[in-house]
Amino acid sequence: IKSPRTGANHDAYLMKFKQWAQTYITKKNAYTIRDWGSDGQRGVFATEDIKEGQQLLSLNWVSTLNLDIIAVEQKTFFEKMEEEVEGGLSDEDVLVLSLMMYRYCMTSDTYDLKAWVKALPADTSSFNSALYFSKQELEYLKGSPGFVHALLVQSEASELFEKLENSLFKDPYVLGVCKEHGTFTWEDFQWAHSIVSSRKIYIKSSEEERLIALVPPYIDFINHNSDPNTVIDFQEQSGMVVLTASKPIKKGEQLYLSYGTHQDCNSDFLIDYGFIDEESPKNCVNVLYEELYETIQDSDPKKNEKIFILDKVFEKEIRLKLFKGSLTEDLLKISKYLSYKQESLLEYLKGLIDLKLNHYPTRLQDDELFLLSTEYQTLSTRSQLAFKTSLQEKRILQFVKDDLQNSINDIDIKETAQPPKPKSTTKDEL
Ligand SMILES: C[S@@+](CC[C@H](N)C(=O)[O-])C[C@H]1O[C@@H](n2cnc3c(N)ncnc32)[C@H](O)[C@@H]1O
Repeated sequence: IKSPRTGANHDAYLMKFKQWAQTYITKKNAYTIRDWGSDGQRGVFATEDIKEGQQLLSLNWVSTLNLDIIAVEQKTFFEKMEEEVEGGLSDEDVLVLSLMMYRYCMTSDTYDLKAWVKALPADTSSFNSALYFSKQELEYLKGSPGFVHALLVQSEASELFEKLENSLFKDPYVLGVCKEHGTFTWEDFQWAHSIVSSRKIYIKSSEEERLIALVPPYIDFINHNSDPNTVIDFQEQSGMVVLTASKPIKKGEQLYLSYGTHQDCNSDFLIDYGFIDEESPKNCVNVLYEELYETIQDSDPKKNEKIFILDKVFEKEIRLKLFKGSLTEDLLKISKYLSYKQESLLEYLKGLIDLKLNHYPTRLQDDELFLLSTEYQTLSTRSQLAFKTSLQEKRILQFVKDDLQNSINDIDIKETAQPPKPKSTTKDEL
């Protein structure tokens, strides 16, 4: 693959990168990076039988893209980032900016990460994460909680870019280091943002309470499967990010990791990674704070208490989730409170599902037909992904709604089937 900007031969760099990565591979040649599917995607495949529990790759902390290594290798830039950006930058933002620096400005191949950076996908035409969605493509996500999420990611990114365009990117130090490349463009930023968003992992360190974001070279070429055959572990004492086979893997089979956290539904996958996992049994629909807030009536005497409870719940849970056939315990608990003294819990939840279904501009039945139409086939990949995400959410919501209706009917039948209470007879009747 030739880079359109530099004309660099990525395959040559990939070879170099593999040689470098080999020094960290415990069992040599157990796997390799190969093309996977269309769109220039690649994946990691076993080149021999791998045993369960076999350690596959052990990356030293300093060989991953993380804030510590940036603070050392890009010392001045790191300090400038801290100084010049008002309100500070998130870990992910620092990774994005430093990746731009590695790719466009630090031309020397002596940096460990350079071979990896040059092996990264450069053709952005197949990138489908949030920043690559046009307004028109996002229309197909309307009504989904993912729509709000995507808009938020887009507006935060463009705000940050504008801020940097007038500060950090104009800094004489940065202009000096990036002399050959020139000023950073939105396209440069978009690329780095998408790479970090789709290849980052989080690790827990006992020293810091929060999760730490990093991108682990080589491991970031492993694709996602909800039933993975490898796991990543951070061994804090030795500072190693270790990849281990969690199942036996046969020669020729692909290595898989499970991306994301338990918080992720397909709409989150789409926004961060640019794909959806249609096969996952864990597919879900996010329930947002605003949606639950909407169910609290102004006239409700318990309004303030309910809002207080909502605030408390959403302090620790970014979102609640609905799965096909199962209502999460958290949602049940909070729904029980929100339905308090108004109506039954089941009716409340059915109302909530209806509310969510009504957020979408089109109905499920029409979508099922559209999916089979030739018009659907003419849509861009991103529009199709957005459409499928919404459709899948509607299917889950309809399933849960039918389930709730059945439970409501069951209760009604039981109640009507109960023997009539013995009437107390009055003296007069006697
Ligand atoms: C960490 S990278 C994996 C390596 C990537 N395939 C490559 O060629 O560089 C994550 C990206 O791979 C793709 N990907 C990973 N798992 C996928 C899956 N199960 N289905 C579709 N695309 C997937 C998505 O484009 C995602 O943004």
